[in-house]
Amino acid sequence: MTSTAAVTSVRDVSKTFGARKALDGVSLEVAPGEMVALIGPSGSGKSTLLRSITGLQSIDPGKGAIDVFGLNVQKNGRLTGQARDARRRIGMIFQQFNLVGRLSLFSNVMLGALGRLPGWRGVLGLWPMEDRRRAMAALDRVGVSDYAAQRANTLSGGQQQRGAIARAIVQGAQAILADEPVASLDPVSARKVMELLVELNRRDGLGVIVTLHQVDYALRYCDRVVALKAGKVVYDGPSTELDTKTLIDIYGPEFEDAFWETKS
Ligand SMILES: Nc1ncnc2c1ncn2[C@@H]1O[C@H](COP(=O)(O)OP(=O)(O)OP(=O)(O)O)[C@@H](O)[C@H]1O
Repeated sequence: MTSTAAVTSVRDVSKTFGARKALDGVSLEVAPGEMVALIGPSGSGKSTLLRSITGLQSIDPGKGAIDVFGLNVQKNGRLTGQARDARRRIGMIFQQFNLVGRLSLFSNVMLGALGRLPGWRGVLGLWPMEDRRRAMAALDRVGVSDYAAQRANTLSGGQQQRGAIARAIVQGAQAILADEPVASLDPVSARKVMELLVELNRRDGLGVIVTLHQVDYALRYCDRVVALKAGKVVYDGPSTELDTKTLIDIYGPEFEDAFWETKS
């Protein structure tokens, strides 16, 4: 069942690496069913923010806090005991797909079910029939069921990324956090991956937060855009209102370089 709590509530979060503030007082609330693009120049803190939300990295001590579906993930610079439960509800998608290369695509997708199984069953590959069916249905849905038996590292980037989305479906994720999911793909595969994320958002009601280098993709696929610059939120609003002046504020006068295909 889809949760009614916010996908994430990020409150006054900072993250410092040495002398550099990767996040500087960031606050962000994402409601269930929203599809949000996270944009900003290289080094602006997009990945750091996603990693903090998923609890892959701790935030600075202090008053900053992060909740995911009502579970407190980070508080006073520490991951809480609820971080693992929160992470189970989130499907993570990465630029480099993060599939296990020597395993078949099917086995990779089954790994999404691991959180629900006793450890030994997963280790032995004794997947329950119901989970096997779900995995095949998920592969079919993302259009790569013909490749189920093929080793992941022999598949194209687009096929691997679709497999990663199928894994999130099998996991039963209530939200997808995708970090540059199309940065390593050709435009045709990239569009297909973005369309799948939109479908999961619209049809299944999953919250989606996706970091994108391509502003045109953010405008085309996401209703809401959040822009980071030097670790601060400099725009948070409808993609339709992201005008040239704001884009110049975010990216500088070379802002058109942030468009991948054509400026729409
Ligand atoms: N583990 C780390 N150790 C030291 N510095 C880091 C670490 N992770 C990130 N940073 C720094 O924090 C800042 C923000 O990095 P981050 O990867 O979040 O940016 P980004 O917006 O995702 O960039 P890109 O679009 O290039 O992926 C950068 O200056 C980066 O060098």
